[in-house]
Amino acid sequence: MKFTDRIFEKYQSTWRKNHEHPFVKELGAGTLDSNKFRFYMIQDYLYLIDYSKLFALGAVKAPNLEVMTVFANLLYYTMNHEMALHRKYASRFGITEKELEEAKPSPVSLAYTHYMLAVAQNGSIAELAAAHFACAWSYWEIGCELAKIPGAKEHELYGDWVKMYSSEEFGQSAQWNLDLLNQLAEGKQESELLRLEEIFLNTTRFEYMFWDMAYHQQMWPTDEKVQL
Ligand SMILES: Cc1ncc(C[n+]2csc(CCO)c2C)c(N)n1
Repeated sequence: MKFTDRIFEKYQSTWRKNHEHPFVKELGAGTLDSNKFRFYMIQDYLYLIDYSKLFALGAVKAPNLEVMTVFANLLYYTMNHEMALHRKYASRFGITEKELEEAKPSPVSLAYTHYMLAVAQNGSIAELAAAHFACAWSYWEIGCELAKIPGAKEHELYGDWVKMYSSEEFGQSAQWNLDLLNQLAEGKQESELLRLEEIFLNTTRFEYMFWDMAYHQQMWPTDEKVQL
């Protein structure tokens, strides 16, 4: 059995919670409050800056030139295409690139990116691939599910998001990550597989928390509420 089949079977109910989150549902229906989306875009931009470092570490830890090239491509793609979508949305909301970069991460963003980067820094290449998998695959599945909703791809505000995450290019990179994780998990001892499972489960939980954080526009509970 492929490692990814094993984890999907075991953690299906946690996995599906992401697809069912009201942020995702309302994004697909086109009814999401634009302030929630604006908050999400800013936090996601910061998330992608740290995420790009995970790809850079992937290139450093790659076992061969082929894997190294893919991580270098993912780094390029994320910084130049995925983040370009965020910059485009930011300009629609009247936020400059400087403001975007200077925004502060929410507690959930900070916890998620720091967790992923700690795994990427301290762990093996298999652990790094496991840390990236939930992110890539859940966005691809959600993008495809939302793209099937009539009018979702044409929505004035959310259409570009749906189109990008359901695109062929995104599918290819998600598939590549799935194949890489399965390849790296092959022949590993049970204790190592359990460690990869744990990373997958934690990042899946963090994906849910990220939607939830955006839906409730949640910053530090100790601070005054500020408009991001
Ligand atoms: C919280 C959060 N989770 C996942 C993604 C999606 N994503 C981030 S990097 C990458 C790989 C290729 O660029 C993908 C699919 C996101 N944007 N924000």
